[in-house]
Amino acid sequence: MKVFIVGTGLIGGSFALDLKAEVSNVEVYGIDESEQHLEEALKAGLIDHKAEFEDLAKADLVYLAIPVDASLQILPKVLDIVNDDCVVTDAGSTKEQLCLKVADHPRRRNYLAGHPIAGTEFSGPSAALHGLFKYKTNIICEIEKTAFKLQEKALEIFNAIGMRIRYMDPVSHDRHIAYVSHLSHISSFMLGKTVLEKEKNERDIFDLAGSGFASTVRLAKSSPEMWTPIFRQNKKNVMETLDEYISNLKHFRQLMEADNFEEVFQEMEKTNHIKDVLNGITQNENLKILENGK
Ligand SMILES: NC(=O)c1ccc[n+]([C@@H]2O[C@H](COP(=O)([O-])OP(=O)(O)OC[C@H]3O[C@@H](n4cnc5c(N)ncnc54)[C@H](O)[C@@H]3O)[C@@H](O)[C@H]2O)c1
Ligand SMILES: O=C(O)C(=O)C[C@]1(C(=O)O)C=C[C@@H](O)C=C1
Repeated sequence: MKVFIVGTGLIGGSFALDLKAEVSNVEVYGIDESEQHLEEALKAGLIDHKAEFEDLAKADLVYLAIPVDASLQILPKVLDIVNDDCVVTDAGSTKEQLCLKVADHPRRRNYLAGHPIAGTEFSGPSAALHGLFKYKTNIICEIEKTAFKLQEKALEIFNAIGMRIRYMDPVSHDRHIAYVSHLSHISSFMLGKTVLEKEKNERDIFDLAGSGFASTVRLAKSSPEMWTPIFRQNKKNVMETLDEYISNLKHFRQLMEADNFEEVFQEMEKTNHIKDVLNGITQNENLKILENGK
């Protein structure tokens, strides 16, 4: 099977690594606008060959892992060029605009909209990780719009690399993801900014900050090239989540100003419920491991 990875960074590179480990007879081709990334990906063994856009005509599967604004431009052109038996899927963090963009494309049935809920704050081929997708959710949108045999082909691959599948419509996807992913990145970026603006002496941050600070600003290391187009595409939902978050921050401040520490306590105690929710996720993962007998 000839798999073409368009965008050989963290996500494309990790997908390539897992494919090579878990699927037999796979040949991985890489396409990237950065010659340096392609070279790195080749050297690191993420891809077997460098390729050009025109070579997509011989692909059996195409994985688009480029920033979401670039996907809007490139997906219709990829669909124009691939053969009838090729499935084109993607990793983009937003789904509504991309699904709309190709809604009337004559090759719409070759596309399967995806979003793996797996990643890190790092980017580029050097950030690729083997096993990144294991037991992680891949959100699939509008599966009914993909040709049945191509759904089967893609799902078989996702299954082979250990992904769990969740189906969702693109509008709900973007609304939910604004809460559980996009807002946490803005919160982390702005927490980092607040501290950097005040603590001018970097040595102080280094000496005084503990793992609490490090874990809450981890996402502030993420790539602006990836995140700016995500915020642009999901602006409406992200603005709503920001309004709610800002209102919660203001409320917390008002409680403190009024010396109402009983309610401050209650606010935190209520939010401790997040432990049960996240424990549920861990239990699900453990269950999955048991089910798979691993
Ligand atoms: N980073 C994460 O945690 C994460 C998780 C899930 C989904 N995603 C999504 O996956 C996609 C890729 O993210 P990533 O973290 O791998 O980014 P990355 O920066 O690590 O890799 C992107 C690669 O695409 C290349 N590229 C950019 N524009 C291009 C174009 N027009 N044509 C060809 N190549 C191009 C870059 O040179 C780079 O090698 C994004 O759509 C992102 O929203 C990211
Ligand atoms: O764990 C991280 O570092 C991530 O940022 C991964 C993360 C997220 O959970 O928000 C980031 C963007 C994606 O679209 C999906 C996953």
